Amino acid sequence: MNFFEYRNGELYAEDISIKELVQEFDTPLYVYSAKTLRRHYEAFDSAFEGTRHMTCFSVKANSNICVLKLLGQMGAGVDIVSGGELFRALKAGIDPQKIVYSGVGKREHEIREALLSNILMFNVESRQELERINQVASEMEVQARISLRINPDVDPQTHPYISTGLKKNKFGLELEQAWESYKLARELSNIEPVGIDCHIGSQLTSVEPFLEALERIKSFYGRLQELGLDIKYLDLGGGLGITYDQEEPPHPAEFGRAVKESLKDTDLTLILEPGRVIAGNAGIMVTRVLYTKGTPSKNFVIVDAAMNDLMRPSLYGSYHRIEPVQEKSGRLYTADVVGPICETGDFLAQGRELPRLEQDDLLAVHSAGAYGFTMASQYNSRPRPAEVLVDNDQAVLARRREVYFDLLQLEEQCF
Ligand SMILES: Cc1ncc(COP(=O)(O)O)c(C=O)c1O
Ligand SMILES: N[C@@H](CCCC[NH3+])C(=O)O
Repeated sequence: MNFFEYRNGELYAEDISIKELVQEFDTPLYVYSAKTLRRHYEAFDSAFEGTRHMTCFSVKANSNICVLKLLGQMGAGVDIVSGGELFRALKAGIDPQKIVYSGVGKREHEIREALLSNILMFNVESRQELERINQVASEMEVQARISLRINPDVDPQTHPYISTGLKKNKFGLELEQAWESYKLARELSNIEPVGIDCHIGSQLTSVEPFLEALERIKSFYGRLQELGLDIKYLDLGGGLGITYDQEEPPHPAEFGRAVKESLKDTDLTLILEPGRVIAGNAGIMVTRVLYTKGTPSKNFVIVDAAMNDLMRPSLYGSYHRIEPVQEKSGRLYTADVVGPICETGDFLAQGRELPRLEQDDLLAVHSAGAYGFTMASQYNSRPRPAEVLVDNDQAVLARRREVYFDLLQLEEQCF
């Protein structure tokens, strides 16, 4: 459920018409709904009521500082994967004791920054990383709290690029290696093993893979008791899917019930790292039709947003619902919606049934609130779009549109 809806044939974000937003902020434009973000956060977090837990929003899904502040004010922690995300989270006022740090390639300075900020814990993904964290922590004369990320070898049944818990993936530690690493962690002077972690993939549309992973984690946790470690946290990662097209992922309440049931005999504090399920359907990208052209084999709708603005269709072949901002009736026809970038892979939709579109029509590309702007680039020297956050009848510019000057800002005049 989100707050993008038609009123008298015109698309609104909460109480503001998209047309009005475009008049003020132009296109391409990311529009987020604050009410939807709050609702999604609340729905997710309340699904775990009755059990000790922490909902740590995954910053990579949407790292706009206004979004992070909004969620932080609701009590959210965050899952980060870089020093840059740590910087954003702290600037947004997130309590460091609600920050968990995942990712296979943490650099030394990033580890130091996280230790300086006294984050809750690192989710460690290799033995060498564990040793590196110990070394940095001992130089700083502090203790580093850690979880080891287990790779449980469970198929999340999602796109291969976003499966992370299969043994062929680069993420986490296989069970026997994890066992050895926990033994090492116990010996390392500046490491305090406090948790166990896994994240098996993204856009999961059923609870079964999560439950399968939990079973493996639980039995491993049982074994860990032998080592006498004081494990307090179980981090289940993120991954709950959303509806882009016809998918019917479980409601967070159903997901929460199943997870709570699976963990009812343990005394662990649960950590969750949702990204997409909170932000995905809380945002749209608005684009304008530049030209339409029919060729003998295909129809093209050429719009002013491209793969640099929303990369998911090009990268994963992902489906994003596309609708005219002003409702249109009449016969549908089939077209590819493409951007101005010089790549055949630059499309927002292929073979899509659409009403007849004309130059200057505005289109809403739905489900763009997660992994939309965060994956945007300046490819083809295209300044990145603006981001706007709507709350009832108020709109704030959450990130200004880039201008040409921004393209050259970091480059030197070499000659
Ligand atoms: C470690 C980790 N946690 C959380 C997430 C968030 O995933 P999602 O947006 O699917 O909830 C990701 C991304 O897949 C991740 O890699
Ligand atoms: N970027 C991906 C999700 C990857 C999640 C990161 N582990 C997407 O757009 O769906």
